Amino acid sequence: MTRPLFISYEGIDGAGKSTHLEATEARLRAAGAIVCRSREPGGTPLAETLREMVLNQPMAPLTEALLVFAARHEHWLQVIQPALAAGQVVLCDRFADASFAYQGGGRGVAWEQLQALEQWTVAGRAPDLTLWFDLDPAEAARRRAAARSADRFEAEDLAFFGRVRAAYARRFEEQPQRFERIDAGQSLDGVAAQLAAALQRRGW
Ligand SMILES: Nc1ncnc2c1ncn2[C@@H]1O[C@H](COP(=O)(O)OP(=O)(O)OP(=O)(O)O)[C@@H](O)[C@H]1O
Ligand SMILES: Cc1cn([C@H]2C[C@H](O)[C@@H](COP(=O)(O)O)O2)c(=O)[nH]c1=O
Repeated sequence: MTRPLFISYEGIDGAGKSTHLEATEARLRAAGAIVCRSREPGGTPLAETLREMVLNQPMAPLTEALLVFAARHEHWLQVIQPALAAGQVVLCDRFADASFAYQGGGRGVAWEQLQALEQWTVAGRAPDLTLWFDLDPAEAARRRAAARSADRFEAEDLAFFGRVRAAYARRFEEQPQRFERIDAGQSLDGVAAQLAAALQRRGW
């Protein structure tokens, strides 16, 4: 596999993205791809510094939106664009859909403002494929509680994650051709099978 490809992983915290990203990476490497794996916010030294601020410091919703898009602009210029130009497969744990879901749905920043930031920072470029791990917020909270202590987003209540999930659904409805919805409520094997089928449907 030599053609460039940009895949993002999305969903509420605890849906299982990181767990399954590793399996996709192994599958694509086995097929001969050179894989660039990254995450947002983050992926460059400056963007990782912004991540620490966004995940840990209280701030206004619009400040939060500006910081995640600033981090994305750096990540886009320094990591994603060069990797795609070199023919690599980019696997990214979250991208712009997360800003629509968390800052838009979760915090109430206007959709139009986020669309303007998306145009401004990445020229509106979207992933070729977005794997949306869709999970009931109560089940996601149970999984997180068993796994780790909470950051600023993970400490939010079920209503917040309900709005985040609804905003993911809105993005899914707006751009259905780009998304594969994964039922993340299934067992690990069940989710892995859905993922493999989704990639196969796309010829990967
Ligand atoms: N299908 C599943 N069934 C049960 N537990 C799962 C499943 N998938 C993942 N988990 C567990 O749920 C926890 C959260 O998974 P993971 O860290 O992959 O989620 P995530 O979506 O990457 O979360 P975040 O976005 O907050 O980093 C982990 O302990 C993981 O082992
Ligand atoms: C890209 C992006 C992320 N977030 C939030 C979503 C998560 O709670 C954290 C990242 O943590 P993870 O364990 O790496 O998933 O950041 C956000 O609010 N807006 C964004 O654009």
